[in-house]
Amino acid sequence: MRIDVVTIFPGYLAPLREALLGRAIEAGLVELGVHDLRDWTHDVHQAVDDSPYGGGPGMVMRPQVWGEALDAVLGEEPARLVVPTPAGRPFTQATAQAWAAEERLVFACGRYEGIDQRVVDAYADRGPVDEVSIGDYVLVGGEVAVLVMVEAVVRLLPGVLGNPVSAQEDSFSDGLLEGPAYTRPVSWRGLDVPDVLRSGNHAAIARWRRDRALERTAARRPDLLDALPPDALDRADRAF
Ligand SMILES: CN1CCCC[C@@H]1Cn1ccc2ccc(-c3n[nH]c(N)c3C#N)cc21
Repeated sequence: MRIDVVTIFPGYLAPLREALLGRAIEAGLVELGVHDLRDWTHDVHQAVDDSPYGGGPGMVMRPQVWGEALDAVLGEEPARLVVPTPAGRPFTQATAQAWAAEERLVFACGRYEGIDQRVVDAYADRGPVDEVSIGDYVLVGGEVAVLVMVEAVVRLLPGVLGNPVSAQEDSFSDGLLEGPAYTRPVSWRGLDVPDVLRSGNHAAIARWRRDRALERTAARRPDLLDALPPDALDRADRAF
C-alpha cells in the first residue's frame, strides 16, 4: 500500500515513521509520502487560505492550491482520496478493514475552517473520495485524524502485526468491546487475577472472556449490541 498525506504541518505526521508503522515502512509493506501543501503556492506569503464567501469566522483553504497539490500527488494512479472533517461519515473498524484492501490512500489534511468544498466535488469525478470523521469532537485540523486512521489501517495489512490473530480478536472486529486483560503478578495491591484465567480450561476461559466482553459492551456501548446481526449471539451469549 502507498499512502500520501498533504498537509501544512508535515512534522505532525512524523509519528508515522516510528515503531510498528515505521517498521512496516522499512519492511516495504507500506510506502509513505508526506507533502507540504505550501510547496504548491506561488506567492511570497505562501497563502493557503482566504476569507469565507458569505462571511463568518475564520478562513477557508483555497481550492487552487489544493488542486495543484492533489493533481501532483495523485498523478494518474488510482487512489482513494480521504478528507478528514468533523462533518464526515464515521470512521470505524469496518472503514479501516475496507481501506486495508486499497492500493493507494491519499489524505488531504485541512486546517482553519476546512477546505473549499469544490476540492472534494472536483475530485469526486476522478475516483472515490471519502469525507470522514474520527469522532464526535472538534479538532484543530485533519493531521491527528490521519494519524489515527493510518494506524488503524496499516495494522491490518498482512505482515505488519507479529501475531495476525490479534487483528481478528480486536475490539469491534467481532462487534463487541474487548474484555479485561491480565498478566503477572497473580496478586497485585490485593487484587487477584481471576482464577479461571489460570485454570488451563480453555473452554471455560473462552466463555469467561466472551461474558466479560458482552458485559462491558452492554454497559459501555449498548449501541454495538443493538447493531449485531441476529445470528451473532449464540444461546450461551443470550443466557448471559
Ligand atoms: C475547528 N474548525 C472549525 C470547525 C470545523 C473544523 C475546523 C478544524 N478543522 C479543520 C480541518 C479539519 C479536519 C478534521 C477535523 C476534525 N475535528 N474532529 C474530527 N473528528 C475531525 C476529523 N476527522 C477538524 C478540522
